[in-house]
Amino acid sequence: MEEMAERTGNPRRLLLRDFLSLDQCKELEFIHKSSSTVGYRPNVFSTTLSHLIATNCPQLIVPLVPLREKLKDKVEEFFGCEYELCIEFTGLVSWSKGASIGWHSDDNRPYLKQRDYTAVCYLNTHGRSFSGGLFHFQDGEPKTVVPSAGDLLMYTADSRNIHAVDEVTGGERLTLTLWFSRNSTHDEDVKLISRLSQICSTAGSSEPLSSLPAPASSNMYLFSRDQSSHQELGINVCFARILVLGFSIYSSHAENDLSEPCDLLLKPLQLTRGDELFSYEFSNILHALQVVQYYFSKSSGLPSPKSELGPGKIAKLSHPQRERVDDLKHFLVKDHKLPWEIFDFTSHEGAGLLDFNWAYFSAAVSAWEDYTSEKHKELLLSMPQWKSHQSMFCVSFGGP
Ligand SMILES: O=C(O)CCC(=O)C(=O)O
Ligand SMILES: [Fe+2]
Repeated sequence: MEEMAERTGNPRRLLLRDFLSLDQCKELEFIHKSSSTVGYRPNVFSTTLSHLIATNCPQLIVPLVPLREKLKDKVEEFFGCEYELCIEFTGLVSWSKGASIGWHSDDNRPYLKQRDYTAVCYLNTHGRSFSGGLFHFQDGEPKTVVPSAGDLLMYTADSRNIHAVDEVTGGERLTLTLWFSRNSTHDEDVKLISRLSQICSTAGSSEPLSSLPAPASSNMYLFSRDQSSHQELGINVCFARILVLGFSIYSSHAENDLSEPCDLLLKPLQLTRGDELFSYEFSNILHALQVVQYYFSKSSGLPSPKSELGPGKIAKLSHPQRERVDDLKHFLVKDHKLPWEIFDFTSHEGAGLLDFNWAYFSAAVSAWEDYTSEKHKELLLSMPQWKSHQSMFCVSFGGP
């Protein structure tokens, strides 16, 4: 642990090693890579809690709740806050090749003045998952922070902490970023709980799997190399992530014309790999992406499938089916190199990730369902307490 308090006056920053475990980092990576949208700055992708709610995945907030709580406690303790802070914003943020930010403080806009403290948790490691992307403070120690999975950097959001981040030159740099405020009118929990109450009261509480992911509007997933360039050259980032992991998509939908190929991603579809078609029907691209990301996040930790893959689970693509797969890919990805340019992990994470086994994948479909319904149950059990406290916190369900 390194403490970087000023000799006199209030502390201004702290770098804490191994604040999160690698398993926690992996779980957050799964959530981000299966839910992210195109962010506000070029080559940045983000997953906010309100977006998880809006895409009918409120259960994915559950793993974040204890981590937010632990972070807030740490920030309050280190900065010696006399009263409780509120969390103004929580986001999973990833930066791809080309993303960077120049010298700034985090409260440097009139509408950001409520931000008092920043916490950045690094979820992956420089040199392993990405290159570039070093963090620098303009003055004081530490001068440079080399992101390493599990480390936490916290600092006051004011001009005592002017900082910048070098351009990412490859891979995908991932963080969990929170801002804290002393001003409780900026508490994100209040807004989130109000939206959660709306969807949790309309959903049948005994039917956890009514919570299949529902993609947001297509433009939120549309990435283009240069944001001013022609929209048609943009790609859907959910589809791009599926492609770089070695899959493609088969849609049996009746529409023969591909004038709105993006709409096909909102309908039931199947996954293909090479010339093989997986029989399971996913309800839409976001559902397929979640299972794919779940499989890769668990790559070695999935329980061994109980039996060999049953008959009929995998079929060879017929010639016309193959053509449909290729046509869809063609229509959705005009710029063929782009998915690999933005989500180029193979040069960093290594090709080992691409070892693939359908029996394990098939087991991942049900493991994902179990994970989803377990988190969903936790959410529903927590809601009454969250509502009455207007705050999201760890509710213990232990017996008396
Ligand atoms: O990701 C980081 O290391 C810091 C990013 C940053 O400065 C910001 O989002 O304001
Ligand atoms: Fe910043």
